[in-house]
Amino acid sequence: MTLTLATTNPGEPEIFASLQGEGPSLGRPSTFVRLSRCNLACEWCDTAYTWRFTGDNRPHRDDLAFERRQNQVPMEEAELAARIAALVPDRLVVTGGEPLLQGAAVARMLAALDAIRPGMHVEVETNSTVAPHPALDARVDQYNVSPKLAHSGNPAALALLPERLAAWAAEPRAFFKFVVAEPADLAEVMALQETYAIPGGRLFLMPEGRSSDALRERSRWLADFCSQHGLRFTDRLHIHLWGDTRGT
Ligand SMILES: C[S@@+](CC[C@H](N)C(=O)[O-])C[C@H]1O[C@@H](n2cnc3c(N)ncnc32)[C@H](O)[C@@H]1O
Ligand SMILES: Nc1nc2[nH]cc(C(=O)O)c2c(=O)[nH]1
Ligand code: SF4
Ligand SMILES: [Mg+2]
Repeated sequence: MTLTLATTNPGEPEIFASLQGEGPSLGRPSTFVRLSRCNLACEWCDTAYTWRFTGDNRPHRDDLAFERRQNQVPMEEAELAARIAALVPDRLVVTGGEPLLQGAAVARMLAALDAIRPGMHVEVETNSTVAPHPALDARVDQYNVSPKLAHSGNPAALALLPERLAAWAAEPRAFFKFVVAEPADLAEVMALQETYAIPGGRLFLMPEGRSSDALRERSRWLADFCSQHGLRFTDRLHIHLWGDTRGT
């Protein structure tokens, strides 16, 4: 059985050791696996190459099949487990795209991983809209859940699913991580926190930005808001260190 991974370069699966750059585990050495495809389409998505397979207008190369081949790599679950086990970090971050779209296959991969390297800490980055497959849920230590506000450009009917948000709010392993671009976005976050009774200790605000300058600019007012409202702030360490680069 196979998983579909994103690519750093055509044909090269996006599996890499780095530091967790966001959220409660910021700074921890972690192995990242980036899966392909997403069910949302955020305007500012920094990994749109995982789901937007058009937009390359080079002559003779603008067909969808070509773009899919360039941007996706199938990989056997056992092979992916072996590659993760061979890297140093004892933590795994499964991301995408939307990794919960391939939940059953990720669960089988984690079972294979446990057989060769037991006890790795497993984090999943998710957009909140997909319920975790039960076999995957049984193996996950932490969910980093990033529901999408209006400024993402996704219709609320697709991005903010009440049943899912209530389930994540009740899940002690789930940390919310809202991307904020403008001060006006904060009212939306506060309304969601109140509606779903999200504990402040499990709610992070993160500036939108794909450059250090953009992050720094937004951090100035966002950090103040966090300290005034008892919410947690997270930067995007990897952007400061390596910029908006695949495989970091
Ligand atoms: C690329 S997403 C993959 C996981 C999942 N699809 C999600 O949205 O949570 C990983 C994280 O990056 C965040 N992200 C993506 N583009 C961003 C940007 N331009 N600025 C800040 N955060 C961004 C997402 O909100 C999410 O927390
Ligand atoms: N270093 C680093 N930390 C991250 N935390 C979440 C990421 C993601 O894209 O899901 C990410 C990423 O892409 N790189
Ligand atoms: S949900 Fe995540 S992967 Fe999907 S478009 Fe939004 S930020 Fe990108
Ligand atoms: Mg990222």
